Order: sequence, then structure tokens, then C-alpha cells
Amino acid sequence: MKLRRSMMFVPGDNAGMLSNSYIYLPDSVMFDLEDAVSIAEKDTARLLVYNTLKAKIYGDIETVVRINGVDTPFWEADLEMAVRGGAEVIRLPKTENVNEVKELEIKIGKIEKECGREFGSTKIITAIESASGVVNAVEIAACSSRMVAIALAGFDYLVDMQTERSSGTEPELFFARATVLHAARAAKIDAFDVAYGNVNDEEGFMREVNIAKNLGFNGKSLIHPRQIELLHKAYKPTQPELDHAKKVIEAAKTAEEKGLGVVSLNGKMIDPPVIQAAQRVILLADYS
Ligand SMILES: CC(=O)SCCNC(=O)CCNC(=O)[C@H](O)C(C)(C)COP(=O)(O)OP(=O)(O)OC[C@H]1O[C@@H](n2cnc3c(N)ncnc32)[C@H](O)[C@@H]1OP(=O)(O)O
Ligand SMILES: O=C([O-])CC(=O)C(=O)O
Ligand SMILES: [Mg+2]
Repeated sequence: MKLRRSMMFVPGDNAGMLSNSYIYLPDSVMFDLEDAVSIAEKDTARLLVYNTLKAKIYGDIETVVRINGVDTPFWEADLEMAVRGGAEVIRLPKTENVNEVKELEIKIGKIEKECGREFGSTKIITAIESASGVVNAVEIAACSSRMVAIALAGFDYLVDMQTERSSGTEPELFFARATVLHAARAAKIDAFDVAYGNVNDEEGFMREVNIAKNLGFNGKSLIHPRQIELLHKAYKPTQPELDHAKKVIEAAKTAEEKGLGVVSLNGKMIDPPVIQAAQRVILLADYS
């Protein structure tokens, strides 16, 4: 199991951040060549990210490169650099439809063959940032065997929807969150919730983390190291949750020995979905 709770953006033109972001231990690091980098710095950023990838300083942290969108003049050069550099995952921003992913997939395969990288080893994450992307999310999530996750990108999405992020339960994001999440689960890939832009607002960030976690997202895209530990702590099962999960598994074993399909633990029904949920808690605790 690859744990993908935190995926931290690092601006591709910031040499300092590129060279030391591993110290913060996100599950995945995302070197950004898109909106965090001005047009004037695109070439410099591409080279900096290539050298960072080649330096192989990220160890077990998954390396992701956010290239520019397929409707820009930058994406092919970005992709050459990222695949040749050894990026584990390419994040495609502003994905609107399956054709864009297919175009990306063909190009990745070509570069892998040219540079001697194992065919299929470069994975894809698509970011959904518009109404069209949300409407097509189910097909997008399932359209490539390289796809490991789909992310909702709230900033661009809300601009496209002609609204703004509110506080509270964020009803403006509900349909997109639910759709992207269903797309991910149906395709058996991971799902990332939106990035939270106010790095000093811990309360607002935690409110979003809890929405994402309760809906069932694997994690969030992050923009600041301070957000990593908060997120990991929220996703780690608590000791009482872990103790309860272990009791559920014990009760299930006893039920099986007695040939019973369903038993109760402290008055609560224990049946296959409850057992599966307990197994997931134990797995998450083991890995976090
Ligand atoms: C809508 C979108 O497209 S979102 C994606 C694009 N945006 C991004 O990539 C932005 C990523 N984040 C950042 O660039 C920064 O966090 C900012 C600009 C928001 C704030 O940066 P700062 O003002 O430097 O933050 P702050 O002073 O709190 O930083 C503390 C330390 O964390 C480091 N840091 C902050 N953010 C990051 C990051 N994303 N990656 C790596 N290191 C970081 C800083 O370099 C600093 O390190 P130091 O103590 O060794 O000097
Ligand atoms: O992809 C992301 O998480 C950030 C982003 O570009 C957006 O929200 O528009
Ligand atoms: Mg965006």
C-alpha cells in the first residue's frame, strides 16, 4: 500500500525549497512547473527540477512533477525533462477530458522508450479544475493504467464556477468533491482534496481536512510544510479507534469459529462491512 495523504507543492523555480523539502517528510512532493512559476522562469524551473530529480535526494518520498497543461507551449518540454529526470508521477493540471490524458500517455511512452526507462513506470495524476473536468471525471479516472490518483483543484474550479470558497461546510465544493471521489473509487485509484491557501489559518485548514477525511479522500494537496503534520495527525487512527478495530477483528474470528455471519460487540452489530472498516483502520495505523 502506498500512503498518499500529503502531496506538497514546491515551486519549480525555488532552488532552496527544491533542495531541502524532503526534510518535512510529505508522502509525496510535487515540483511545480505550472502556476507557481512565471512565464519568464519556465526554462530555469524545468532545469532546476531536472537536476533535483537526478540528485535523487527524496528517498521514499514520491516525486511528482506538475507540468503545464496540454494546451500550452510548455508541456512537451516539461514532460521530456520530468520523465528523463526519473519523476515517479506526472500531474496533469486543468484536465478536461480523456483525449488530453491519451495524448499525455502516448508522449510519456515515447520518452520512456527513448531514454531506456521501463515502459509504464511513469504514473499519472490528473487534476480536475473546471466544470468540464468534473463532468468528465469518471471517464478520466478510468482511462489509463498509469493513473494512480485524481485531484480536485479548488482554486481554478471555483473561478470556473463563478463563485468563491466560503467557510463552514463549503457547499460550493460539494458536488465536485463527491464526483471526483466517486470517480476515484470506481477506478480504484486515490483521491486528493483541494489545497488550502492560508498557511497561517490552522483552524480553517483543519476544517477542510476533516471534510476531506470524512468524505473519504486519501489526502490533500498542500502548499506549506506546516500543513503536513496536521494532516498526518488527523488521518492517523487514534488509540481508542485502533483498540476498537482490534476487538472487532477478534469478535469476527470468534464468530467465524462458531459459524455465525453476524455477532455483536458492546451492543453493536459486527458484520462484513464493519470488519472491512476495522481492517482498514489497522492498516492505516500500521503505515502511519
Ligand atoms: C492554486 C495553485 O496552483 S497552488 C500550487 C502553486 N503554489 C505553490 O506551489 C506555493 C507553494 N508554497 C509556497 O511557495 C510558500 O509556502 C508560500 C509562498 C505560500 C509562503 O512561503 P514563505 O513566506 O517562505 O513561508 P514561511 O516563511 O512560513 O516558510 C517557512 C519555511 O518553510 C519553507 N517552505 C514554505 N513553503 C514551502 C514549500 N511549499 N515547499 C518547501 N519549503 C517550503 C520556507 O522556505 C521556509 O524555510 P526556511 O525556514 O528554511 O527558510
Ligand atoms: O491543483 C491544485 O491542487 C491547486 C490548483 O492548481 C488549484 O486549486 O487551482
Ligand atoms: Mg490550478
